[in-house]
Amino acid sequence: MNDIKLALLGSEGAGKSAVLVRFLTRRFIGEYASNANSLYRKRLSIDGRQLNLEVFDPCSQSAESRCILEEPVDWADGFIVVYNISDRLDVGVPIYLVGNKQDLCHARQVCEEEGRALAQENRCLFQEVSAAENYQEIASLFTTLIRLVMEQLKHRADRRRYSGSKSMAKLINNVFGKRRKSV
Ligand SMILES: Nc1nc2c(ncn2[C@@H]2O[C@H](COP(=O)(O)OP(=O)(O)OP(=O)(O)O)[C@@H](O)[C@H]2O)c(=O)[nH]1
Repeated sequence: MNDIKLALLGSEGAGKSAVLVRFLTRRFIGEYASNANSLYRKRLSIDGRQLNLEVFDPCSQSAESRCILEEPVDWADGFIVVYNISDRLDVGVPIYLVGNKQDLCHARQVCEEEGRALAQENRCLFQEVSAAENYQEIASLFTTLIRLVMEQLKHRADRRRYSGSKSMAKLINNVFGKRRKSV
């Protein structure tokens, strides 16, 4: 029996649990009361092979989901990245592909162009570095990523404020009624 471990990734409310629950139960359950990370287990047979499947479903609201970057990335054999097609910012999360150990030229198996092409294909930023030998490139990649993330966070905050003020206007209209033009 093979053990297969998968992890879901994606921003808050993208529908990670909905996709997984649809797979596990064939049903769509609109709201999940869960506020913790979940590990689901299922036995299945694929291509005549019996498998023990484990799927890690992080909950964005729980503080423990922060471990997503520490544990599931090592733990999982495969990932499913879910984004919400009605949220453009969901596909704009900046990702840096970093080719490290550039100093090991004699042992190189992946050429720089290959890394760059992979990054381009997946809309990632790309940089080759040597943590052993160079500070500047690493510092500037962090700074670039942090600037992009700050821009994104600002967009999100602006959008929330805007939709918040729209709902406040709606609420005021509902309570006091729209003024009719006098005829
Ligand atoms: N219309 C529509 N709504 C969906 C779909 N999938 C999920 N939702 C809704 O999107 C919301 C978030 O879904 P979840 O599955 O809880 O999303 P999540 O990514 O697990 O959320 P977090 O755990 O908070 O990160 C819920 O209100 C779902 O009902 C879908 O395919 N279509």
